[in-house]
Amino acid sequence: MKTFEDLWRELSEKARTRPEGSGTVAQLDAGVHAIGKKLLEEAAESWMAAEHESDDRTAEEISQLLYHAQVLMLARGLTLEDVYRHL
Ligand SMILES: N=c1c2ncn([C@@H]3O[C@H](COP(=O)(O)OP(=O)(O)OP(=O)(O)O)[C@@H](O)[C@H]3O)c2ncn1[C@@H]1O[C@H](COP(=O)(O)O)[C@@H](O)[C@H]1O
Repeated sequence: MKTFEDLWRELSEKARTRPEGSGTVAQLDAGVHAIGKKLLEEAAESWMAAEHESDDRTAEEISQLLYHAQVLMLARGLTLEDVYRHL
């Protein structure tokens, strides 16, 4: 099973190597404003799923929220340590 740190390593590598067809690369190219909108969308979908849908659907939406949070971190050049320092 993929962890938060596994995903981070994968996305960091995608950002570095920019493989053809990567949605992450496309998001990074779209910029912070577009990524922020996706993050908000996934936050809203997580909230709605938690109110009205199953545990599994809620977990799925939260996984997408975590993904977009990582893309935003990459877009700003932040590291996991930069964020973990505030936990
Ligand atoms: N975990 C994710 C992940 N979670 C969410 N998303 C993106 O977030 C979107 C959320 O989808 P929604 O359900 O909201 O559907 P949608 O609004 O119709 O999606 P879009 O039209 O906006 O694409 C998905 O379409 C993906 O683009 C993800 N994209 C990629 N990953 C993982 O990231 C890694 C790298 O992916 P690539 O860069 O695409 O190779 C792989 O391991 C992927 O599994």
